Amino acid sequence: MEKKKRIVIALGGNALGNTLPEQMKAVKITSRAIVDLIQEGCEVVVAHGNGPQVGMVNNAMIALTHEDPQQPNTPLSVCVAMSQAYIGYDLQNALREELLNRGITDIPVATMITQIRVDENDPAFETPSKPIGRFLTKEQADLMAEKYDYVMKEDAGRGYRRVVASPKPQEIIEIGTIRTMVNSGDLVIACGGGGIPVIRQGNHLKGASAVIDKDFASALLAKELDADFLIILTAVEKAAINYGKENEEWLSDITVDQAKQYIEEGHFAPGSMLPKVQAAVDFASSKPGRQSLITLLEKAKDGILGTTGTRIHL
Ligand SMILES: Nc1ncnc2c1ncn2[C@@H]1O[C@H](COP(=O)(O)OP(=O)(O)O)[C@@H](O)[C@H]1O
Ligand SMILES: NC(=O)OP(=O)(O)O
Repeated sequence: MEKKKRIVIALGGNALGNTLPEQMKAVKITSRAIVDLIQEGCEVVVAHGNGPQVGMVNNAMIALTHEDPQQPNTPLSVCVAMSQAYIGYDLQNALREELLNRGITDIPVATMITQIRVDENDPAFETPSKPIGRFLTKEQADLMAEKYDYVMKEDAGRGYRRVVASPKPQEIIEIGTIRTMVNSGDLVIACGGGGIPVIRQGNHLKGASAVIDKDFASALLAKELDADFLIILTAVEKAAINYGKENEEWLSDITVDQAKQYIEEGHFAPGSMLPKVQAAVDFASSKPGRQSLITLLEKAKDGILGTTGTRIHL
């Protein structure tokens, strides 16, 4: 029997929505796309983002502090943990239901609360760059900056968002358990929200005030699990060069070297498409045979069959 292709999927914002009801609806559509891949004979591991959700949790915790002065501030690492559990809960239930609806009864679904070690000297701590929370107008953003001392930035022409530090993921603390679960055939959701950022202090893991990029965390997870494919599912069918310009060109099949050249030429927006292409390059260049794919959530199956998406390989 042919060995199953192991795929790590990184789910973007459109796979999860921005609010509780949106998320509840979105995870149903997302689960269909994931179970399609399982029915194609793939072994799937799911990672996901948390930008809107971690912003929402953080705001809720700030409101709690205002209401009850006994409550100290909730660290951002704890907000990431809360967002992992909240998204994992919805996703694992939707996946479980979709599997059962299709008569698949032998694939248990579980979310692994995952910590990821970061380097406390990572220069990213000095320059906040990861957008979280809702999109705001310039006036709203100025107000937030003044009231909470947040760093606010314009996000790829879509409005203003708070930005926080986003160090690179160095080590997945729970990788052994994740590997055991995946190897035994479970459908695992791991490294949610890029993983809970922690700094090692001897035997102690201290939460870091940051949000790790889920595309980088997913590339690390894919390498650690010796996956065949990293699929980054987002809101566009393909990555483009000259994006949004008259001479825009959608990319279908490119080598790691071509991708690196396009990165250098500045074709991908920081904070949105750039980390995806960088993560795709990181995974595809890590071992011959490994491939990355960037495509639309709804096109995941077509992408794996080779009919759409941006495929990056050595
Ligand atoms: N060169 C590019 N090609 C395609 N999309 C791009 C490019 N540069 C920026 N983008 C934008 O990046 C978005 C995907 O990033 P983002 O919304 O942050 O992803 P997600 O939330 O799915 O992780 C696309 O929807 C598109 O608007
Ligand atoms: N943590 C993270 O990368 O989240 P988003 O994908 O929502 O930006």
